[in-house]
Amino acid sequence: MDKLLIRGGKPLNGTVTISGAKNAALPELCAALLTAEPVVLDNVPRLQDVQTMIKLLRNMGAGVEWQAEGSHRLVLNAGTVTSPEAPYELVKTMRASILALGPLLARFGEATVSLPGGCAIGSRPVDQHIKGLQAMGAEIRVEHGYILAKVNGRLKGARITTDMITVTGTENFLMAAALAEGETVLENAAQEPEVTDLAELLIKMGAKISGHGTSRIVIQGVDRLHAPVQPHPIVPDRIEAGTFLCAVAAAGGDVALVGSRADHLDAVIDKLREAGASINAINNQLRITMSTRPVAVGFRTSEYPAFPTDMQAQLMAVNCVAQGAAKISETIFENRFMHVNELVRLGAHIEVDGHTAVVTGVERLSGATVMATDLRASASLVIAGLCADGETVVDRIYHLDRGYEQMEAKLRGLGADIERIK
Ligand SMILES: CC(=O)N[C@H]1[C@@H](OP(=O)(O)OP(=O)(O)OC[C@H]2O[C@@H](n3ccc(=O)[nH]c3=O)[C@H](O)[C@@H]2O)O[C@H](CO)[C@@H](O)[C@@H]1O
Ligand SMILES: C=C(OP(=O)(O)O)C(=O)O
Repeated sequence: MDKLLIRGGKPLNGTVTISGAKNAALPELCAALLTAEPVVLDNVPRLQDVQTMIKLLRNMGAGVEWQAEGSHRLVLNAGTVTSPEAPYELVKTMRASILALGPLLARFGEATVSLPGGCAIGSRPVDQHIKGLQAMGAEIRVEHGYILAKVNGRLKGARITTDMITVTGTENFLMAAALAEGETVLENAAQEPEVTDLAELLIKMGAKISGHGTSRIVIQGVDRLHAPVQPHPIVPDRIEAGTFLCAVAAAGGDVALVGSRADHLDAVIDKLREAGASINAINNQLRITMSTRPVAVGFRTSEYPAFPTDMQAQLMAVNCVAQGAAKISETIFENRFMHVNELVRLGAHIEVDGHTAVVTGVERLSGATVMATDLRASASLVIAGLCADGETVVDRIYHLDRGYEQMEAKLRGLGADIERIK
């Protein structure tokens, strides 16, 4: 099993290129299921979850090929799909497989998708996905761990108000409604940039969507969708960009992030400025300089445009080495403090009470062997390792590889002493 070995204490300097967003790539690969024409996506991040989604689509009979070795252009052909199924073996490693449900139902009238099951950050049910698709006329049973869905004829437009804001739920409804009969109105819709990027891809494929980027999205269903005329570029990964910003805030240095969208990172940038970082945005580039020890900053996770839960662990790592103490509240997932015990092993002072953690910064962390428990927890341990004394070994980095493209190579390019070991 791969591990990362980090010798901490070096500031980060230079330029890093931000990849396309994992959380936009995954629904957009599924959107290719909505047409028999070949869909071309650009800026696709080459990371493990994307490879898993490719496997899942190929398993259904779709053709999916990178344009060339090492390329970020992916060509997807769902004209050859024969089996609208997502088996447990593939779904268990990636919850986002649930995103196949909406498009399969809409185009083929049936779908069999394994229930994703629980994961380290919480139970993560999919009841809202099921309820919304039932409102569109789907008959859905859950049996033997599988969602068995079918519809007589086409899905019908509906008004869907989810109990809570759900990102992949909104994405499933968008894709299903694009090919449904009549109008669908999504109230309480997610406003995340990845949802908006998916809506933009669907519009390029002939979908009629308005209101994306707000909490009320209206979709007029069409009979068929086609390939976008030009390859669709996937929006930059705001969480990867935020992770690099936090790494610099914790370790110090001066780094330019190329291919990032400052307007998608307002809440994170505000907090890092409060912590003492200087951050400027010019065109598609963000530059961060950090020349002092950070100041501890309190924050509360919430839906976009508020502070993202997917950045909670990384900003907690910054607080671990900050001056002062700060309170962190996690409101999205019930169990997203799995990194705390590992950060404590590196010398951090953190106390957790339910959904709240209080971090009191220490001057230095001290390197140790720690274990990654989930994707962003892994990123927080890497950040902590970068500013810890001595050697830190981060074990189980398959979690990190799920969602970051070449993280250690990118950090090495900025002067970090980090290597992958077996
Ligand atoms: C692939 C992808 O895009 N993943 C992101 C997506 O996950 P994901 O789409 O799974 O997260 P949701 O927005 O659906 O979850 C929000 C909350 O609603 C609950 N819920 C959701 C659906 C449902 O049917 N029932 C239910 O109870 C969840 O357990 C959670 O507590 O949004 C999360 C919140 O920004 C991010 O952390 C993930 O990185
Ligand atoms: C929780 C995350 O992803 P997923 O929903 O794919 O598990 C994440 O990207 O931080």
